[in-house]
Parts: sequence; structure tokens; C-alpha cells
Amino acid sequence: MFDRHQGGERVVLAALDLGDPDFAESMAELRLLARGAGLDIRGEVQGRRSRPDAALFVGSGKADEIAALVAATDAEVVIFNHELSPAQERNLERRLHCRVIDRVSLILDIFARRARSAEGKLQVELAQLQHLSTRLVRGWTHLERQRGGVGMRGPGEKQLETDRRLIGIRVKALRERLAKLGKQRRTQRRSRSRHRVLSVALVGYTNAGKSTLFNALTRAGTYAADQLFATLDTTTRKIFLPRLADADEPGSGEVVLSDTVGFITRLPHDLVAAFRATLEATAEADLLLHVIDASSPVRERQIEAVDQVLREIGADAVPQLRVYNKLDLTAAAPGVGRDEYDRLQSVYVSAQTGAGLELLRDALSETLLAARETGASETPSSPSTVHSA
Ligand SMILES: Nc1nc2c(ncn2[C@@H]2O[C@H](COP(=O)(O)OP(=O)(O)OP(=O)(O)O)[C@@H](O)[C@H]2O)c(=O)[nH]1
Ligand SMILES: [Mg+2]
Repeated sequence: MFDRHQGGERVVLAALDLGDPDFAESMAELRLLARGAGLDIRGEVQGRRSRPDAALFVGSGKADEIAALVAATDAEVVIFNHELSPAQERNLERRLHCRVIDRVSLILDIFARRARSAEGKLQVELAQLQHLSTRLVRGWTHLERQRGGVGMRGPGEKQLETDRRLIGIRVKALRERLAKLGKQRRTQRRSRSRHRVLSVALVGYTNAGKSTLFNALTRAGTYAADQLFATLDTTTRKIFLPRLADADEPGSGEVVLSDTVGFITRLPHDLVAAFRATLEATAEADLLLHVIDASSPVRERQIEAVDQVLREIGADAVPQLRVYNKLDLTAAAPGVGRDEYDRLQSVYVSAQTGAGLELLRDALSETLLAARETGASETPSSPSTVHSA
């Protein structure tokens, strides 16, 4: 039912500068996404949108330019950097004589291929169906035509209703299944918090090195790869921090560390919603390790993008320690940064070479000890963030 890129497909990237200050960066991100999806980028067209409401989205001169590039490079797909309405997509497909998709579809597609656990797969399917159903409501004719071209299913008004109903049934089933899994997850978390095991969640922009750091800290062998969204499921392992251990309390000194899905700018809202269950663990953590690719020229923007998503999922109140990773690619040395009150703010490490990891372990102990003390003096059981589903 969905566009599926098997990799190696020939694509042309098209982006229209709408005057966003981050246009160049969002373009770089689109390239990263396309490469991450294993697509063969044959060319790129940039331009300015003619009129904000233009049905063609691009002016006819620009459309001709893209069409010429598609023909010259034998491209199969054109990927637009902006969300396209069904009508715009349809017009563009007719004009360019090839498949047209937008950034959101591309991200959904990468997610679909990366999901490993049952929960991750359900979440992706839910996001895809939600993305699809908004389009069904907004403009059925788009899908009608698209299908007419491929499967010749000849959908009419009747087919439309059947499909809508089927999607509705599937969405409901997925929601129920996810709710059940979420309940199990919460029960597990509650029993952990009863035992006062502290939890630390790794968050950060995709490809920042979260899984590599997770592995380095736990020696667990979680999947790390040079691709976007390599991790889609929350992996959880215990680590032991001697400084936190209390001889009178069995199990003390143990901290639960979770590796999570990477964030990206303009993460589609459907996806954030679908991954809410996974991300809940983030909002309930005692501490967030915000992993940053220190070697990225756009790291400031990536930090802001991550903080934005954290706000959206209600995790902005959780204490955060910034971990500047990939130090080996920069000229900087391992170390820590503190604020004016001498509180730890940041740690500089290389998950790959292991440089600074001892500093990070110490920083973890120090921050968690401080958090435990404040938490203990304020309320017996730490209040957990409440947010609606
Ligand atoms: N040079 C260098 N490369 C690193 C370091 N840490 C991670 N990497 C590389 O960066 C790439 C991404 O690492 P991952 O650990 O998969 O990143 P992630 O943040 O988990 O990514 P997603 O799960 O896709 O969001 C891999 O190729 C790693 O080998 C580091 O300290 N130095
Ligand atoms: Mg990962």
C-alpha cells in the first residue's frame, strides 16, 4: 500500500526555498535522509516557490527544469523537501512523469525498514496509516489516480469507503495492541521505580552516536550503524556505578540505561504521536544524556531540534547532561563543563575510542547522587510527568 524504496532507486531531490533561515541545513538533512535510505541521488534542483498557493507548487519554468533533469538522469522518483498536498503531488507526478514523494513519506519509509521489535513495527504502521488517512480525507482523487496507474484497482466511491473502513479497523487494532504493550511497559517501569532503580535515557539527534555510547557503557553490542534511525526501539540495560552503591542496600548502584530512537528536525507529528509510548520512558527518566555529534557543523541546530522534541513529549523537565561525542574527529580534549554553581552541564567524550568515558561515568554518578538527594528531600516518591496520550 505504501511506496517502498528497495534502495538503489534513482532519485532527484527538489527543494524550494521558502525563505526559511535553515534552508541550507534542511537540504543537507534531506541528502542525509536519502543516502540513509540507500537511494541513488542523481541530481538536485533548488528554486523559489512561485506563489504560496500555487497548485503546481513550483512554477512551470522550474517544473520544466526538474522534468529535464529527471529525463537526463533517468530518475524514478523526485523527492520534495516539503510536505506536499495530495493535489500538489498529483499535479507534479503528471508534470514530471515519475513518482513524487515528500520528506515525510521518506522518513516514514526509513522508519518502516528499521523497526525491529514488535512494538516498533506497530508504531510505524500506525504512523503510516495515520499519514495515509489524512490524505484520504483531504483528497481521495490523488490515491485513485495513483492506484489507477499502478494496480488498476479501479477504486470508486465504494472502494473508498471500504478502504477507509479497513484502515479504521486496522488503526483501532494497532492502538489497542500498543496500549497493551504500553501498559506492560509501564508496569515494568513502576516495579523498577518501586525498587528505586534510577533510570537514564540516551537521547539525541539521529547518528549522534547514542548506540555506540550505549554499547561502550554497557558492552552490550546494540546495533550501531552509520545510517539514520538505526535504532528504533528502546533498548534497556543495567549498568553499575560503584559510587552510587550503598553497602546496606542491595541492588543500589545499579542504573537502568536506555538507548532510544534518534530525533531529527521537523519530525513528522504522526511519528511523534505513534512513538509516544517509546518516548514516555524518556519523559520518566531520572536523567537524560543528550548525545551530540561534536564534529557536526550544524550541531547547535541539532541540539535545538532535540530540545524541541523533548518539550513536545513533556521531557523538558527531566535533568539533562550534554554529552559531546565524536571528540576524536575534533581538536578538543576529553573533559567536563560546569555552570556557575559548579553543577555538571556537559561531558566531552569519544564513544568510539573510549576517551573520556571514565569522566562520563563519574559525571553520571555525581549528577544522579545530586538528583537523589534533592529528590529525597523534596518528596518521598519523585513525581512523574503526566501527559495525555
Ligand atoms: N569517529 C567517531 N565516530 C563515532 C563515534 N561514536 C559513534 N560514531 C559513529 O557514528 C555513527 C552513528 O553511530 P550510532 O551509535 O549508530 O548513532 P545513533 O545516535 O545511535 O544513531 P540512530 O540510532 O540512527 O539515531 C556510526 O558510524 C558510529 O561508528 C565517535 O566517538 N567517534
Ligand atoms: Mg542508535
